[in-house]
Amino acid sequence: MENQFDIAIIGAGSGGYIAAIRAGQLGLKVACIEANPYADPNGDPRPGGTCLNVGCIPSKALLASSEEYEKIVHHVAAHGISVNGVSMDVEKMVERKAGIVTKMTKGIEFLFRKNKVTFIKAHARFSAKTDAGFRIEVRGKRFDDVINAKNVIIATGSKARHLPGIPVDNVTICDNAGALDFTEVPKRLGVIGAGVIGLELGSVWRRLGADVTVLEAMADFLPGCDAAVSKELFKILGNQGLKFELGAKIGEVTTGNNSVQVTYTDREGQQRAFQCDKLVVAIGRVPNTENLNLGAIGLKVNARGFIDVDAHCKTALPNVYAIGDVVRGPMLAHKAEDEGVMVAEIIAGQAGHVNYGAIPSIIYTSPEVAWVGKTEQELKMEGVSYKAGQFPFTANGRALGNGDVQGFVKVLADTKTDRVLGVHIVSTYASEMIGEAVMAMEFVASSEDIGRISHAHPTLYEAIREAALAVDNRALNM
Ligand SMILES: NC(=O)c1ccc[n+]([C@@H]2O[C@H](COP(=O)([O-])OP(=O)(O)OC[C@H]3O[C@@H](n4cnc5c(N)ncnc54)[C@H](O)[C@@H]3O)[C@@H](O)[C@H]2O)c1
Repeated sequence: MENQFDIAIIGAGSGGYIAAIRAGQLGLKVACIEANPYADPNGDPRPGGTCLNVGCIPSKALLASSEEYEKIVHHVAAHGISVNGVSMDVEKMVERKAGIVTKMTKGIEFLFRKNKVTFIKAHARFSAKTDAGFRIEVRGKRFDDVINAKNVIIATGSKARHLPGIPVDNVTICDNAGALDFTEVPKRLGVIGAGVIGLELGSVWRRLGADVTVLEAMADFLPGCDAAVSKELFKILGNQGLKFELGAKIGEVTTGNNSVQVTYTDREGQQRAFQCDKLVVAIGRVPNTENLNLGAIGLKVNARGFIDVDAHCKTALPNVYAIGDVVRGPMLAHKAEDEGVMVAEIIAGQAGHVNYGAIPSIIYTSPEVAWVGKTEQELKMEGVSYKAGQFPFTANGRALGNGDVQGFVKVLADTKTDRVLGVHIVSTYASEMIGEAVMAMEFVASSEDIGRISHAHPTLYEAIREAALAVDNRALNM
């Protein structure tokens, strides 16, 4: 194997594989090394990281299937359609999801070949810093070698955080990986953590008929979201049948007879217990920075296990970069991708850049929640003077036609300059609509700019314009 590279990228997840492709496009000689435990049928590591293998893509496949099912069972009757004998084949649904994952991971290998990226399916470990760069051992089923690189990008991602004393077997007690592979709908599903994963996976299995209880340590629901959004989503998910215990302190978790018993102290200090057939633990993620032998090149991790970097993902060591879930900022695939492109361009001598103030966030519940920029709470805390405009989908013709008027759009703009500071959407298609708001923020738009842009009619995204107009109390359809 060729073993002299301009860049060695450790990790072929969202950050690493995109960095590899961009660096390949820029004519650099790139090795991308991946030791993913989610192997292909030959037992070889697959590219794509958490997002493609056990995260964004498979969970969205299941969300889509469960949404189709729920529509047929609960919503098409309102359109005059009657359907009898609806049933759900969970194994087929999971098989479909697996097919999508395989297709996409194969697609990355094709893109690697197209961009002349050397893909090394092995575990990477630093062995030394040399005058010419870095020496890295790559060991796997088909590789036992040492490569040299002038630059390194650490893109090793994160893994699910588990609770001490609660062993995850991914059969009865699961993290994000096991919860995507149930072979039947659990009657009673317990979820620890009302964060993004807990709500998305809880929603999938609730729609298919599971009785879902979510235990959350914090007293507030989704405290990082704009308060109006958290309040609205809490109400909607509750009406859908998800049960929440906020402020719960988890006690003992015991398994037996294909069920799990969870004891906890509720927010009033009362001891409580409940039984479920499966338990999903979704309490956040920790960076994968162990087993890299970072000491061999003199790189340290911080107290929380993350690698400290500057705004351009440069570590304390020259020519060593870190991107994605191993560094500060939200653990989001698109943030990792943007950082991958930035770093590849910087190494190629260009001016790579990420605008951290305009990274969208999405929760794929039904309806979805999407936002970009600041929340009202943040603006208040920062002492920024702002105006807010809000528009409900009950007043949007397309939403009425769709028979789905849940949610609203809220635009926050600076009182003096009218610059858009944040946009928050609760709607079935919020994930797609947020693109307009990200574009507006990236180009430093004012709420008046959005109000003056022609918006096709009838569309859901007209609600963004109406909310922007509402900033100055001049929404047209309200
Ligand atoms: N749609 C998306 O963009 C998407 C989807 C899935 C995951 N992710 C990312 O993956 C990461 C992990 O997701 P997640 O849902 O595991 O984390 P999260 O940080 O979104 O939520 C974890 C939740 O668990 C709670 N919690 C922590 N310890 C607890 C305990 N002992 N008992 C009860 N509750 C406890 C926290 O208060 C929090 O509400 C996040 O950073 C998320 O952004 C993103």
